[in-house]
Amino acid sequence: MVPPGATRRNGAAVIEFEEAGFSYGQDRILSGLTLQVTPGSFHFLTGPSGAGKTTFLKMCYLALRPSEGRMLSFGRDAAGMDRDDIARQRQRMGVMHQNCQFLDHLSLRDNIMLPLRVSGRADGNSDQDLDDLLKWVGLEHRATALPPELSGGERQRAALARAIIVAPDVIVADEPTGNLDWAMAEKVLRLLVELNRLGKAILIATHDLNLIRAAKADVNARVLRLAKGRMTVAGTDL
Ligand SMILES: Nc1ncnc2c1ncn2[C@@H]1O[C@H](COP(=O)(O)OP(=O)(O)OP(=O)(O)O)[C@@H](O)[C@H]1O
Repeated sequence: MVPPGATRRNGAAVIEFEEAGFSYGQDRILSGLTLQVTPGSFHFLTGPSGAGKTTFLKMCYLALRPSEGRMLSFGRDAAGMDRDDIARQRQRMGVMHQNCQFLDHLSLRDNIMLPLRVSGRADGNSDQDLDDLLKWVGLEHRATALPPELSGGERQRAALARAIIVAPDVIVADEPTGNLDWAMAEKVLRLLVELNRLGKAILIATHDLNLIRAAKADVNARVLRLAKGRMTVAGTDL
């Protein structure tokens, strides 16, 4: 146990929860969350609609802080962080939001580059890195397209590219294949599996049990289930 607000120096976890809970006002959504997301791990988060998956992911990427218990990000207690600390922590996280939003007046290329520019980390290699990244997600031919011109699958792959341009240690994805047909969902999953093989920790909220089954053929994924405010590890009978 680390004292409140402190840093766990030898902690290996990317994200850690200790008896954490969350309430919106009087409404307690989550409680008793204890979890370690270690480097290179692969977690799915499932559970019924309204169970608190998005709320939990928001705590993971420090958009929300626990109302009780503790959350540590790369060994640092979220409770002790100011805005600058959170911005620095976020540079180590790639986030795919449920409804990925882009700036519609900027090209796909500029949208994906934005997190690097905003964090002041764009340099002479960034254009080449972006070209490589666009190729990797299969969007090199769409680089100059505007976001409204993209298909759902293209948007999700663009969201993934934008999430990883900052070379994060962990990728947090909220329903990354939500509106995609199976072929496209599988494509996005393959990219996430590949990132995991490169050592990134992956945390995905999804309703799609087929996606979980498909991933389990390739990676040692742990499946967490949120229901009635509590988190459990799902059985193997998926
Ligand atoms: N900003 C908010 N203020 C108050 N209540 C909220 C807020 N955001 C979410 N909730 C409520 O918290 C509960 C959990 O919502 P959350 O979006 O985390 O669930 P979810 O498991 O991600 O759902 P879904 O699978 O439908 O996306 C729901 O009852 C929701 O109505």
